Amino acid sequence: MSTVLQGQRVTLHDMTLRDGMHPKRHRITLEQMKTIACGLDAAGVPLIEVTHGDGLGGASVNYGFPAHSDEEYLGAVVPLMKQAKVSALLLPGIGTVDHLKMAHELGVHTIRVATHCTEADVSEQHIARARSLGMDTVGFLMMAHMSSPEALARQARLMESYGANCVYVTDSAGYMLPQDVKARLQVVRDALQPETELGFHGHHNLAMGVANSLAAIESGATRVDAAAAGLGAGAGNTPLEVLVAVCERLGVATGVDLWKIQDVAEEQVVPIMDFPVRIDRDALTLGYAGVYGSFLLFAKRAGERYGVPARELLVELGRRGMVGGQEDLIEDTALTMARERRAAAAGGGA
Ligand SMILES: C[C@H](O)CC(=O)C(=O)O
Ligand SMILES: [Mn+2]
Repeated sequence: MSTVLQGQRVTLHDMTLRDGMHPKRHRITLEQMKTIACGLDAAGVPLIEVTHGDGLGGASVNYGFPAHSDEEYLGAVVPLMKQAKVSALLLPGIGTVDHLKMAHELGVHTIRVATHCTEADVSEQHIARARSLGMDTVGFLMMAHMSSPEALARQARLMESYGANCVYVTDSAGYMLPQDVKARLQVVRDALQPETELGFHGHHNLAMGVANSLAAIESGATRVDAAAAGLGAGAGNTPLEVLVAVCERLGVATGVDLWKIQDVAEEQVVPIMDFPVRIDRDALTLGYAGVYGSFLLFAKRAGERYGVPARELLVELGRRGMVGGQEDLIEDTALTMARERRAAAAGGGA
C-alpha cells in the first residue's frame, strides 16, 4: 500500500466539535469548544467543523437542544483560528438558507450540504447559494452503503451540477468495509469532473475507520474526516491521531503534527467524554446492521424506557431501513416492540 499512497497529500477535516456533539448530547461548553479548536489549530488541522451534531438549525425536540446556539459556537471559534478554516454542516430541512447566510457572515469558510444518499435533489438551493457566496461548497451523501456505486455517482453528479466543488461519500453507519469504500469511491471519482474533489467520512463501528480512509485515499479522495480520540456518533469517527500516524508511516502528507494532535486527543477530548466512545455491543450493532450512527443514544434511551434491549431495537431499525430524520420513529418502534413482547409473553403464559 505504501507505494500507492507515497507522496500523496490529503486534507484532514476535524469532526470532534460537530459529530462529537452527538455523544455529548450537543452540550459541549463554549470553553471546551474554544480550547479544543485552538488545540486542533495549533496541531495544524486545516479544517474544523463546528455546529450542532445535526448541523445548523439542529436545536430542536427531535434532535436535542445544545448548550449554545450555532451562532454562539461559531462566533466564539472562528476569530480564534490562526491557520485553520471552519466549516459548518447543513441538512436541508433542518438548516435553512438563512442559517447558511449567518454562517457565512460569521466567517465560515466551508459549507457541507448533507442529504440522504438518494436525495441529492433537495440540496440544490443550498449548494447554489453557498457557491454564489464564494464558499468552499461540499455535497455530503449520507448512509452511502444503502446505494450502489452507480446510483451514488448519479447523486454526486447532481450535487456537482448545483455547484459543489467537492462531494463526500459518507459511511454514516460505519457499515462499509474497505472493498465497499473502494467500489463506491472509484465509480464516483470517474463520474465527477477532475477538478471536483472527493471526500470520505467514516465511522469506527466495525473498527474500519482508518482502513476505510486509506481505501478512500487510494481511490482518489483528497479530503478525509476524522475526530480527535474518535469523538463522534456511534463508536465514533475515524480517530484523527491514529490516521495522522498511519498517514505519516505511509508517506501521505497531512500537515498535522502527530505529537500535538495526540495531546489534544488525550488531554482535551478524552476528559470531556460523558462515557468512553468505544465499540461496545450497541455501537458494533450499528455497524453490523447498517444503522445511522446518531441513532445510538436515542435507541439506548428508548430501549431503557420501554424495556427493549437497545441491540434488538437497533437491529429492527436496520431491518426497517430507517434513515436520518426519522429519529421520532425510534421511540415509536420501541413502543411497538414492547407491546409485541408483552403480547407474546401473555400468549406464552396462557
Ligand atoms: C447529521 C449526521 O450526523 C451527519 C454525519 O456525520 C453522518 O451522516 O455520518
Ligand atoms: Mn458522522
